[in-house]
Amino acid sequence: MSTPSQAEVRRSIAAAGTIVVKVGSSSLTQPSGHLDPAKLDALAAALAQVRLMGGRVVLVSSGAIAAGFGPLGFDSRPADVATQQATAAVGQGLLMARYETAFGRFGIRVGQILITAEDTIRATQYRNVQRTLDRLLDLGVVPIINENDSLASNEIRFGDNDRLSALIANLVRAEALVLLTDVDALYTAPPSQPGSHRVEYVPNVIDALGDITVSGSGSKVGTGGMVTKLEAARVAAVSGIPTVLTCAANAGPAMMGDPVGTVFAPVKARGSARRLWIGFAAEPRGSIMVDAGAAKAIRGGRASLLAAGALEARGDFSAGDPVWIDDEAGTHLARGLAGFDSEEIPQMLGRNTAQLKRFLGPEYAHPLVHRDNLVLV
Ligand SMILES: Nc1ncnc2c1ncn2[C@@H]1O[C@H](COP(=O)(O)OP(=O)(O)O)[C@@H](O)[C@H]1O
Ligand SMILES: N[C@@H](CCC(=O)OP(=O)(O)O)C(=O)O
Repeated sequence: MSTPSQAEVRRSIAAAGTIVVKVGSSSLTQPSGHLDPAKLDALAAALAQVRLMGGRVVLVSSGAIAAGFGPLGFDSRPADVATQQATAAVGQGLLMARYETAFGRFGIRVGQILITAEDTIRATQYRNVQRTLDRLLDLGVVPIINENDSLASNEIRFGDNDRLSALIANLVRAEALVLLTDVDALYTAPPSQPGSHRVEYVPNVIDALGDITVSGSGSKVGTGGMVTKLEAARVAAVSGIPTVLTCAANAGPAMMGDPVGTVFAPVKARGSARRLWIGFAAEPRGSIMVDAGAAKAIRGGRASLLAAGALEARGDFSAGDPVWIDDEAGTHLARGLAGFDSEEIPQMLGRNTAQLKRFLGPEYAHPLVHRDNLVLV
């Protein structure tokens, strides 16, 4: 795929039929950290424009914790996970009520979807999310997605919504991803640093970012900062989706292809959405170390990991959990979904399929990680 020009990428964003827009907490809040209804109304008005012109719009919105801490009597965003989860439970309802009113002014319905990383890497859950989103879009609804903060387990939550939005863009086969934050663009260094300047165009987000310094959130309410936004742009790019990153006030111009913010070109044709989830959605729970022969087969692509080539399972995981597949030196070769619980694997190591069947039973005569559930890293 040849690298498109900046103008071409911006034109493709303007022409997108399905668009995923992610807005961060920092763009929906006042300096105190509390939700700012005027900012939320302005965003809804910009998205309504696109929707009313026939665009299919998915909004990934943070802000549940920001909306909840004021009403609960806290001065600032709570720091501990349990209070954050409780605050999100209060704030999510308030946030949706605001969105319902804001979009209602344009006669547009919204629908809430709360997602945990854990349930979306499972094939059935993943398909359910996809089917529901497709149907909502067919019905002309603007789905509003957030991480299910109140239920997400600490070890495997996204925390920020940047990466989640890129995965959703892939899931709904979006033609553009718009990341709205509290800075107008990606800068060569955190914007507070003297001398940093705006990056207009990133033709290849995978290898062209060596000279850019990014840091975490600069606000009281945001979480991931530029690090997770670049990761989101990378996930979108390898899914064949262009990204524009800018401030919420620029939402309208960004979606119309105007030269605002930073635009990232897609770097690959669209890949399988589910494999992308396996690759990016969740932190692996453990690892399976493989011998040189298995490492070679896996590196070659399209091979399942068989017990015969596995040397050791590390960590505590269940069948269906994401795991690393490592070579003997500990280098990560791939990510995959384990076919067995970690405690079942030791008795299977080094055994071929016939031995597994004879000694352990037919239910063990299967790959440790099936190739459909495996993504090279
Ligand atoms: N190179 C960079 N260019 C632009 N912003 C950066 C850079 N590095 C770090 N940042 C910080 O990232 C912040 C946006 O991330 P964050 O606060 O998590 O926002 P959000 O709530 O929208 O996710 C900016 O306010 C800025 O301080
Ligand atoms: N799901 C959380 C998002 C946390 C957060 O701050 O995310 P972001 O602003 O996207 O970095 C919420 O709704 O509060």
